Amino acid sequence: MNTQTNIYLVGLMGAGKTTIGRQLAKRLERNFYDSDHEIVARTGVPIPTIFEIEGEDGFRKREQQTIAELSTMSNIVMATGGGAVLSAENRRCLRESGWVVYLNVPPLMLYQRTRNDRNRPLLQVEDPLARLEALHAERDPLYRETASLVVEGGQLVAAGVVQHLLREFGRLCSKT
Ligand SMILES: Nc1ncnc2c1ncn2[C@@H]1O[C@H](COP(=O)(O)OP(=O)(O)O)[C@@H](O)[C@H]1O
Ligand SMILES: O=C(O)C1=C[C@@H](OP(=O)(O)O)[C@@H](O)[C@H](O)C1
Ligand SMILES: [Mg+2]
Repeated sequence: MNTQTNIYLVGLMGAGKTTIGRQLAKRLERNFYDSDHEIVARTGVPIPTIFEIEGEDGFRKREQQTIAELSTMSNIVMATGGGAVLSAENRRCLRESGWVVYLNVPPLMLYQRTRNDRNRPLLQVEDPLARLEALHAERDPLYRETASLVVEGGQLVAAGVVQHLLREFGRLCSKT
């Protein structure tokens, strides 16, 4: 592992990928990217609008294109969207071009963090907690398959997770 290796964050909606990724990039003095923010910047419309007009499939195509492009850079921190790992191509791309961290947070906590947010179309359902539980069951194996490190992120404040990641990354870089 070299000190320029990209760092990618994966995990469900509300796991803290965007929050922690931004803080981690700042501490490492790296550029921060969020695949969702990039898609919004490129299309000029919010994510729920992309889902309305193009459906989830349309969004996934844009997500794959964006992740493929961003991953060609080096020395970046990137927060992915929670569904990025659904694509085998994304899983391969992330694994092969960087250090992938899975932030694993229990569905109940994800629900508490996201319940007032209208910007996640997949959670605009009658029972968002049940949806998060189903998504966790479906995606947890994919996150684990993709990641080199799993962080149980439920108990720690964001700054605590950042500290942990800085230590782990430093340890890996000093090994090689
Ligand atoms: N470790 C944490 N502890 C408590 N709240 C957090 C933590 N990480 C993120 N949050 C909060 O949870 C919400 C969702 O975080 P966000 O970074 O947008 O998640 P993601 O990008 O994984 O969907 C935000 O309100 C954020 O402040
Ligand atoms: O889990 C998902 O399928 C999604 C997660 C969202 O990103 P966050 O994980 O940052 O909320 C965003 O990409 C989109 O709403 C779909
Ligand atoms: Mg996010």
